[in-house]
Amino acid sequence: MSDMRLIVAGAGGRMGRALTRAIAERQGAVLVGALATPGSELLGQDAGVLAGLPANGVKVSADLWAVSKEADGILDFTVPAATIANVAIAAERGIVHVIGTTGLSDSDDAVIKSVTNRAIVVKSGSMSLGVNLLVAVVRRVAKALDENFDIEIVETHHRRKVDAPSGTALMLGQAAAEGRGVSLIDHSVRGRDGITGPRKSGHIGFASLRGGTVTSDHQVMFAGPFERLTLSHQAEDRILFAYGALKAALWAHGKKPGLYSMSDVLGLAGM
Ligand SMILES: NC(=O)C1=CN([C@@H]2O[C@H](COP(=O)(O)OP(=O)(O)OC[C@H]3O[C@@H](n4cnc5c(N)ncnc54)[C@H](OP(=O)(O)O)[C@@H]3O)[C@@H](O)[C@H]2O)C=CC1
Ligand SMILES: O=C(O)C1=N[C@H](C(=O)O)C[C@H](O)C1
Repeated sequence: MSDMRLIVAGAGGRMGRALTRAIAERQGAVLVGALATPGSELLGQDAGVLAGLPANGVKVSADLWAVSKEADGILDFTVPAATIANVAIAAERGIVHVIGTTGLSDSDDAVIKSVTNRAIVVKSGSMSLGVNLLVAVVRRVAKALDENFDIEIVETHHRRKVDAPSGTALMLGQAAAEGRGVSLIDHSVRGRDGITGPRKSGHIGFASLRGGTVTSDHQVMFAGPFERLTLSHQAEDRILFAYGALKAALWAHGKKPGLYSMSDVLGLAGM
């Protein structure tokens, strides 16, 4: 099979640059396009140089329609507005769309879902193997423990992260709610402040910390009578998310249209 031809959206971003480096290292994948915001000062620059590599001849563009003519997939770690604009074009072109962008609203998710009868989308709040395993473990532990165990999710990220709770924290919360057999929307508490009253039994709490250069830390605490179980994951370098996204793209290449998750890619679905 010939190399999978990939576009990196948000090529000047932290993840965009990591994705360009991951593609350069990987046999079976080649970078054919790099995108930045319309009007960005990065337009026309070499995507390899932008990622700290030798020049690769791929010039940063703002025109996905043009760039995707000769592509098989797009790796999209940007912002919700950009991802939603990319969804329709990727679907129209019939290329794989790997979505790592977090902070998507319910209506954004509905737009993504609406194209998956003709688009191949892999979407996940975390492309990490460890996180996706943690999600499966949290679901099982939440199922095993009753409401005497309070579930609290704490996430820590670098100072530049713009959304909270993190996509990963929401995946962990969703898994805990599924384990408990409840709806997360009706059972979550975010950011306590002031006279909050005692903790409601059965609620799942979220707390978000931001500072420095922390890549990504998540903890899920099950606090029960006289004992606590804490499950945690620490990401040491964002290149791991780039490797995961690339794995997802290669896995999805040639798959039927649909909405896939990272647990599908990793063979963890149903765990
Ligand atoms: N699922 C996962 O495993 C992971 C997900 N993420 C998520 O990926 C996203 C990006 O993270 P990160 O790289 O740290 O963020 P950055 O802010 O470093 O990068 C975001 C990129 O998006 C680009 N962008 C913004 N607006 C537009 C637009 N309208 N059109 C095109 N491009 C646009 C920016 O370009 P410009 O500078 O030109 O505006 C920038 O290059 C976040 O949502 C983050 O949570 C991050 C790591 C792992
Ligand atoms: O913004 C980040 O950096 C990250 N975002 C994702 C999230 O919101 O969970 C994945 C990882 O935590 C890094």
